[in-house]
Amino acid sequence: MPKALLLENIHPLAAEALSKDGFDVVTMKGALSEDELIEALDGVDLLGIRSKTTVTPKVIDACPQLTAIGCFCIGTNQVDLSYAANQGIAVFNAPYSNTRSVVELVICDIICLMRRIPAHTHYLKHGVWDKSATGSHEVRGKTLGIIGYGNIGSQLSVLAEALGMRVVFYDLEEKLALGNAHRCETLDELLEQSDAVTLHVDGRKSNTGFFGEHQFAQMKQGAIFINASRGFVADLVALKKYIDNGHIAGAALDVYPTEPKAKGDPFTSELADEDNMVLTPHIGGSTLEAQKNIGTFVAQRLSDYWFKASTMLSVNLPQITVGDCKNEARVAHLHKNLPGILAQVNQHLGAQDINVSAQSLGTEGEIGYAVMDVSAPLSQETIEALEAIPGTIRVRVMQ
Ligand SMILES: NC(=O)c1ccc[n+]([C@@H]2O[C@H](COP(=O)([O-])OP(=O)(O)OC[C@H]3O[C@@H](n4cnc5c(N)ncnc54)[C@H](O)[C@@H]3O)[C@@H](O)[C@H]2O)c1
Ligand SMILES: O=C(O)CC[C@@H](O)C(=O)O
Repeated sequence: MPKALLLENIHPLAAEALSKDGFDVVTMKGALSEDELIEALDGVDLLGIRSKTTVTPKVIDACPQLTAIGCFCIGTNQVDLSYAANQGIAVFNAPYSNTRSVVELVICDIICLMRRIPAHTHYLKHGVWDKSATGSHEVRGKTLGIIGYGNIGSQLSVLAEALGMRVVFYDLEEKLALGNAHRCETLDELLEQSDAVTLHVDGRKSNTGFFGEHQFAQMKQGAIFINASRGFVADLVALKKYIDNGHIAGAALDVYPTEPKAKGDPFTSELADEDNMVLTPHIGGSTLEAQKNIGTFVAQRLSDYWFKASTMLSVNLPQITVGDCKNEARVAHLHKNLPGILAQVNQHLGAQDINVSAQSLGTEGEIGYAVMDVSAPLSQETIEALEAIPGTIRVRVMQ
């Protein structure tokens, strides 16, 4: 029986679905360290994680049986995607399932900070009644600067405009401006005019320290700052400096440079004492609706890959969408993207008088992936011959 290990309190629907598909499923509430993960992965075929578990080359090298990884979230920066692909491991995520939940949290953050709710709550809890409007604003008519206009940023754009905000955005890529949103050509152009700045870039390594001293200094006097992307993207020492000197009127953080691995683990922040500050524990995607949708979506991707070799929505392998096998067996051949490999695969099959009734090939960068339905089960000898083709990364046969 194939084994699946699900970490980080992944929604139970995922375990239920994989168990129903015939997997022996082990679940754990928290994330694991590199050594703990290596130990836990002994004999495991599928791994499910969220954002706290890091899958390094050392983990991958120690677990040759590992076939696929499901990131039950959007971000996949916690996995060495290229290394995984070159070791024959498919990685999947849920690109859309929690985006709305993040957007609603950020809308909440914007209004909270514009009305100084954290400060008022803090003072009232300590017996200070303050009805003054000082520093409090309607969001209507204010300018929201969205950095990273992807699935989350663009949805936020629509909801913010529905509240009467003016939206500007900055993205590295060409993006369709939704509604009346205006694309800024430079980040400084966005920072100079935004009353609220919100980060929704992805977790690529080059975004480490992306928003620091210069960017905070470029923000409008009295503007607010929100980061719901990845903690390592923003410099919190610089943020504290510009809150304490009055340049920034408040901030909301949902992500942090280092985060606890499990519920109840200790957490401290240099910003905890700031009065107009919203601190949330990486809950942008933590709604029952989002977690349910993620659980079923990613579990299905893992099952489809295991049983059908489908790489639909894989984040690190060429995407080949296939249905049920319509012949005796299905062969999935993952290889270096070199000329002549597919011909050699077909030659070996032909030499065994095995007919190929359907074949799909996809390539992406240095990786090639072929899926074919064949007229007879493959002998161990034939499988070994396919594995011996120079450039082969992994051969899987479903028969
Ligand atoms: N706080 C949470 O709980 C939570 C939940 C979901 C996602 N996230 C994080 O939010 C990120 C964004 O999610 P998404 O679904 O919108 O991803 P996405 O890939 O759809 O969008 C990211 C956008 O950022 C742009 N970008 C990347 N680096 C940039 C840079 N330096 N300058 C300008 N633009 C840049 C990309 O071109 C892309 O358009 C995820 O990668 C994840 O790390 C956090
Ligand atoms: O659920 C998580 O741990 C990560 C949530 C979020 O950062 C994501 O990448 O979707």
